[in-house]
Amino acid sequence: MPKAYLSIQQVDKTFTRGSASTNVLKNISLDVDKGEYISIIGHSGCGKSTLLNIVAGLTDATTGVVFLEGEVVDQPGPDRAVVFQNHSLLPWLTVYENVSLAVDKVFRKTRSKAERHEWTMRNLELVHMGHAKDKRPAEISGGMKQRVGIARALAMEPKVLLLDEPFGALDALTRAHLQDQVMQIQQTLGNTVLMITHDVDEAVLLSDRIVMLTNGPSARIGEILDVPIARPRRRLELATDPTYIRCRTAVLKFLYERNRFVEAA
Ligand SMILES: Nc1ncnc2c1ncn2[C@@H]1O[C@H](COP(=O)(O)OP(=O)(O)OP(=O)(O)O)[C@@H](O)[C@H]1O
Repeated sequence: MPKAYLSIQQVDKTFTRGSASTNVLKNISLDVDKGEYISIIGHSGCGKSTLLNIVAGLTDATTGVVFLEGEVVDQPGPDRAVVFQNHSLLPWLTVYENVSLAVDKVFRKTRSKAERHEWTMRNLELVHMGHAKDKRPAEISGGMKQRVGIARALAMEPKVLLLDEPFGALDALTRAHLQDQVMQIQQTLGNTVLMITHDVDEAVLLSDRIVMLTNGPSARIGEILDVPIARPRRRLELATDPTYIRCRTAVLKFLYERNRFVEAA
């Protein structure tokens, strides 16, 4: 029985199509504590989403196993909520309904209708979207859609929040604003988070540890960097913080010196 809250153990993933097979992930092992914020960074195509999907139970590992609180992960479940880069809201439902659908699914048997309503609203308020509850996804901005996606994920009270480049499609200001919100929420609720990002500053700002993947094929964990910066973190103060600068430089060196991106021919 693994001691860690989330334990990824010797995961390999090979995709096979016809007679061709590609080994994407090689011997990935990672233990995550409850309440930890982990970022996974690596060049495009190295296998970050594949790893997240294995933890989500959306993709099977070829070998190896993932445990969450001692239970083997072998299918998707509400204990692992995923937020994707491209807002995956249902366009025909309102903002409220997009969240309440998930709340009803998870809590129908354990909470009354009034409690579920209150919980849906509480999570919308958490991301400052209560005012837009009756709007449909087409009527709100990209940043607002991401906030609803995050509210929906949080409302399921997952054991682990899986974020696949959640801010990737947003402009820089919206992105900064949403990063601050997620940081604040995570500090209040103590969520365990696994987040994929391409953004070095985002990884350092948000994470307790940064997991750096080597280039594929057969990507492995090249390095794990601790980010020993006290919370709450304020982005303006961090710009001149020596620990922040050291961490940022370490990730940049990994990505641009030791594991340069080579475009496949
Ligand atoms: N279902 C699949 N079938 C076959 N190959 C796949 C499948 N899913 C992913 N791959 C391949 O696995 C490799 C890793 O893909 P993945 O999406 O995990 O990378 P990534 O690091 O998340 O990329 P990006 O940063 O560009 O989103 C790629 O070469 C991709 O083509």
